[in-house]
Amino acid sequence: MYGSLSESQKIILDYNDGTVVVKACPGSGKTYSLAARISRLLKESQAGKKGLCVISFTNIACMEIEDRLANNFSTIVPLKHPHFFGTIDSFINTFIFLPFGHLIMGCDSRPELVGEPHAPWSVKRSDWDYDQYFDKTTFDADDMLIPIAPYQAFGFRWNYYNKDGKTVNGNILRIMRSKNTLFKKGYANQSDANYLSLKVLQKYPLIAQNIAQKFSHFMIDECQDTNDVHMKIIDILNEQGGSNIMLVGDRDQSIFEWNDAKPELFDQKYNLWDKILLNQNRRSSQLICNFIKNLSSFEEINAVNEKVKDSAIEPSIYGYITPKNATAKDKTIITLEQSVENFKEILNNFLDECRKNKIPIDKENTAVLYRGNSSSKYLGLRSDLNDFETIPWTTNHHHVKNIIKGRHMYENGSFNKGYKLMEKGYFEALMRPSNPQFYCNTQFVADRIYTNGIKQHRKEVFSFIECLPATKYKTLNEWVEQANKVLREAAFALEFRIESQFGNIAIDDYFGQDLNSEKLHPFYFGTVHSVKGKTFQAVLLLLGKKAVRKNYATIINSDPAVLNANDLEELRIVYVALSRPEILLQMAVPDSDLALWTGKMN
Ligand SMILES: Nc1ncnc2c1ncn2[C@@H]1O[C@H](COP(=O)(O)OP(=O)(O)OP(=O)(O)O)[C@@H](O)[C@H]1O
Repeated sequence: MYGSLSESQKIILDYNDGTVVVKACPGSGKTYSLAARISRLLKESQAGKKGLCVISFTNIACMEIEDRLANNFSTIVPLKHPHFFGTIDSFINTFIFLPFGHLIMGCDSRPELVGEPHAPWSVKRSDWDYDQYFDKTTFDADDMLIPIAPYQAFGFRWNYYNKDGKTVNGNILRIMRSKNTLFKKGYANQSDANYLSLKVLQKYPLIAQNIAQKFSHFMIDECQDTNDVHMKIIDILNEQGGSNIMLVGDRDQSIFEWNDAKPELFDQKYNLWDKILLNQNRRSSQLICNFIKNLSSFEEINAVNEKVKDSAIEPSIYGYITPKNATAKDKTIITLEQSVENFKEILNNFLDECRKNKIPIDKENTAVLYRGNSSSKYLGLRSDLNDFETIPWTTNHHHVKNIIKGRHMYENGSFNKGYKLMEKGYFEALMRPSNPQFYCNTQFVADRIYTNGIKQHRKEVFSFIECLPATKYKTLNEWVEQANKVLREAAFALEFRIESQFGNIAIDDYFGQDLNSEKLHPFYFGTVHSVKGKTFQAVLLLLGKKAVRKNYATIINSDPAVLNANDLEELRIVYVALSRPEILLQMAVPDSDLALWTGKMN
């Protein structure tokens, strides 16, 4: 069963006890080798003894490991008690935050997770209500407040210190105060849960000892995405008895926005702990490996997949014209339509190449990837709307978002999630006129069900839901107007409000379509983040002029030492995209950047 493993992969398979870091290039079989080791340890472990703790950063990455375990190593999945298998967030929530978070937060009962991906936070009583930033901020391991949303989400410039460089800025202080008050009420967002869990382990080493002793081995995949808080939690578990820890990752693929991930933490562990290096790429041709090496920290990447390694298809970069207004100097105008038309030629050429090389144009084999929401418009989509730039949600009426989103989800098949959102929005709409502080938490709903009985409760919520107009083909403004009319007629004492100057947006556009729907494109179409860990035969990467914050030209031309963490991450995002294909790789960039990219990649 393990016969196909390479020499270095076998070292991972046979690694027994101690702390070790596996540093691996893309497609080197990190996930594959990790699955091999898990299957071996499972076979050798004795029933009723300690379990294995397997952690990754996303649900998709967990599914990848499970897939390999089941398909390549005949292991029964999902892994059950005494093992843990899941995301780092669920590990922290299960073993630390939910049972022990209250010890640090000072709340009376089990804490409640709010904000994405849990219950949406919908509190904003005025522009200067600092509670509105609860889901957009957290604390780092040194107790400094940090943003976990783009700058547009804040109604002020994020400067931690005043001009004197010593005293903390008033806005920051007020958010910290608001957060501490809300912690006392039992609320935390997921990043807060991680931070508070670190505090729990620091204050109560016995809790850490207890968790460390539950497991014989800890394995952490995608470890390049760890931030300070995660790494300190891993360190404490290690100090308190978790002595067998394997960290697996590729620092060049660290792309985890707003998680404050620091690939340097992975590097530090690589220097300190035992090391295993995987630098053979089992996915792509040698020509693709040579191309991506220009963005990697590896000195060489060797293609070893017999089927594709000698492919002669050269990776290529094409320029497309970008929209341009007339200026005094240059009267030329290029419309968005002309630009899109020009990109279409590149896309068609890419699809022709796929056909010529017998690559099926379907969701599994061919991908068109993009970075930055604005690029998606090149494929005929309007998902270039930035939630934080065009916020139609108004003070004291943030629940309207939940209600419309819930109704939209309900119509599109997500009944349970849609119901929950509308239920929450309904009670907030009902209670806030008399109690602007009100946030509908799970306790409130549970109490309501207890008092009124589930039947009466459901009847009330459904009578509200059934009144609401359908969202299809309506703009936010049209929907709100219609909803207010029917609610008035049905004698609900409710009124929805939004900022109508931003409300002329189709609801389907605002709450996203299935970008990857079969109807839209036959090939896979999505962001680079959505394909982490995946393999395709062919990839076309579409880049705009600007990465999210800075122009690519500025990033490429700057000394990495002067770039901030977010800018450095942009090049890693490009790297992740370029390392997905087996044989065909193309990039489409603005023609003004063509020379720049060609120079960088050759
Ligand atoms: N020893 C092996 N024998 C057969 N196939 C292998 C072996 N090692 C890896 N592979 C295959 O090579 C491909 C890449 O492996 P895998 O996805 O595990 O790499 P990875 O390092 O996790 O990739 P990335 O980080 O770039 O997403 C997969 O299709 C996997 O099944």
